[in-house]
Amino acid sequence: MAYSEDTIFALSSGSLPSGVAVVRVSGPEALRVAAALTGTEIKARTAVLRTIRSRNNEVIDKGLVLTFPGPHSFTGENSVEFHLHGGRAVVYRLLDELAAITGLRQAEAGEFSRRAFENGKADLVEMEGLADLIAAETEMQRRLAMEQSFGGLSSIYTGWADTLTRMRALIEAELDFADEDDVPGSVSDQVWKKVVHLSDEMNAHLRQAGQGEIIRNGLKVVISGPPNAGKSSLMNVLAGSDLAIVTDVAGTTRDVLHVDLDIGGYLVRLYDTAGLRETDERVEQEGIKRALRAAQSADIVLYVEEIGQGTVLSLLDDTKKSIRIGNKIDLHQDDPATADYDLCISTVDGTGLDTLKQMLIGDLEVLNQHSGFVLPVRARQVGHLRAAQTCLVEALTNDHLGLDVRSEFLRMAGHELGKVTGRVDVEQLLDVIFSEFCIGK
Ligand SMILES: Nc1nc2c(c(=O)[nH]1)N(C=O)[C@@H](CNc1ccc(C(=O)N[C@@H](CCC(=O)O)C(=O)O)cc1)CN2
Ligand SMILES: Nc1nc2c(ncn2[C@@H]2O[C@H](COP(=O)(O)OP(=O)(O)OP(=O)(O)O)[C@@H](O)[C@H]2O)c(=O)[nH]1
Ligand SMILES: [Mg+2]
Repeated sequence: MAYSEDTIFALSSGSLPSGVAVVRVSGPEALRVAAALTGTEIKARTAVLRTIRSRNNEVIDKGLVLTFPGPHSFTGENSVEFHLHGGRAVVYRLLDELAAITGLRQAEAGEFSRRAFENGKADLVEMEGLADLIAAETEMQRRLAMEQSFGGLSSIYTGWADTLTRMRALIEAELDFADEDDVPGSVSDQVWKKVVHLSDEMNAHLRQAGQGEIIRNGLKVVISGPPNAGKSSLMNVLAGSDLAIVTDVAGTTRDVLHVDLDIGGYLVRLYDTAGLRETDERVEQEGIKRALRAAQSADIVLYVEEIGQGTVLSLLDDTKKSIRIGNKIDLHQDDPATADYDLCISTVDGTGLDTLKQMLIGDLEVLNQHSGFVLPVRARQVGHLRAAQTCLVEALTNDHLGLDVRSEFLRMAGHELGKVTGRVDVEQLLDVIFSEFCIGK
C-alpha cells in the first residue's frame, strides 16, 4: 500500500464536530505545504498561530500549525499538523485543499503508523500496543497496552534474542578452537546452563499468555442456574441498569443477554442465560441449549441458585472455573443451606455483591501484582514465542547431536523472536496488522 514518495494526509483526531481537530500531513511535500498554506516559514517543533489560506487566498481557518522535519517526527518523515476548529465544514475545506495539491493523497488506515514502523520508529510489538492503546476502554487494558507500546515487552524479546546470539558466538568459538588444547570444553556447559535458564523464563512468560488475552479481550462471565434463581436480577444489579426482564415466572429469560462491565478497571463481559430445567416447551429448550453453550465458552461461570431451593448443577459440566452462589439471602438468613455455597448474595439489598466482584477479578489482580503488565497478549506474538521456546527445548534435549546442529536450533529460536518484534520476515504481515488501525493513525 505505502508509496512513501507520496505525501499523505488525514484527520487524526476523533469524529466531528469537536473542539479542536488535528489534520496530519506526512511525506516529502509536508513542509512545503505548511509554508504554502500559511504563507510563512515555520520554526520546527514549535506551535505557532497562523491564518491558513487556500490557494486562491481565501481564509480557511486560524489555527495552530506544527512542523516536524524528518527524521524527528512520529512517522520519521517530514510532518505537519494543523490544529483547526473542529467544525465539519472547516475540516473538509482543508482536506479538499490538501487533496488538490500535486503529490498529496488521503492516508489509508494505519498508514502513518506503518511509515513510523518502516522508518524504525517503533517495532511491531510497540505498534500492536499502539493499536491496543487506542482501543483501550478500561484502565487495565490501557496499562497492558502501554507495556507493549512503550517498549517494555520489546526489550524483553530483544534481550532474549541478543542472549541467543551471544550463546551462538560462544559455541562458534568453541567449534573453531576445538582442536586446540587451550580452550576448555566447559564453555558449552555454561552456554547450556544459560539456555536452560532462558527456556524457563520463556515458559513462565508464556504461562501468563491466557491472562494477558483475558485482560485485553475481557473476562467472559456467564450466569447460569435454575429458573427463578435471580440470574437476570444479578445481571441487572451488576450492570446498574434494567437490561433483562425480571419476573417471578420461572423460565422468563430465553435469549442470551450480554453487557460489558468495568470492574476494578478490568473489562468483564457478562452474560445472562435461560434457567436450566427439563422442559417440553420448544422455545425454552432452545434457550437452555444456548445457555449451556454460553457456559461452555465462559472463563468463569456464576452458578446461581435460590438458597436451599434445589440444584441443577448436574446439568452443567463442571470442568471449568465456577463460583457457586446462593441468592436471596434476605429471605434465607438462618438457613443451614447457606453453607453449601461459595458465596451468598441478595440482589435486592446488595449483600455479597462487592465480594463477588472481588472474586471475579482476584486472579487478575494477583497476576498484576506479580508481573505488572509485562504479558504476551496476541496470538501472533504467542505463536512465535512458543515456536522459539520449542527450538530451545530441541537444542537442549538433543545433546547427542553435534554442537553445530544444536547451535542451529538456537539460531532458529532467535529467528522466531525476531518475528515477534518484526526484525525479520515481516513483509507479509504488515497489511494485516496496520489495516486494524483507524484512518489518521
Ligand atoms: N499533536 C500530537 N499529539 C500526539 C501525537 C501526535 O502525533 N501529535 N502522538 C502520535 O502518536 C502521540 C505522541 N507521539 C509522538 C511520538 C513521536 C514524536 C516525535 O516527534 N518524535 C521525534 C522526536 C522525539 C523527541 O523529541 O524526543 C523522533 O522520534 O525523532 C511525536 C509524537 C500522542 N500525542
Ligand atoms: N427476595 C429476593 N428476591 C429476589 C432476589 N433476586 C431476585 N429475586 C426475585 O426472584 C424472581 C426471579 O428473578 P429473575 O432475576 O427473573 O430470575 P432468573 O434466574 O433470571 O429466572 P429465569 O429467567 O426464569 O431463569 C423475581 O421475582 C425477582 O424479583 C433476591 O435477592 N431476593
Ligand atoms: Mg432470567
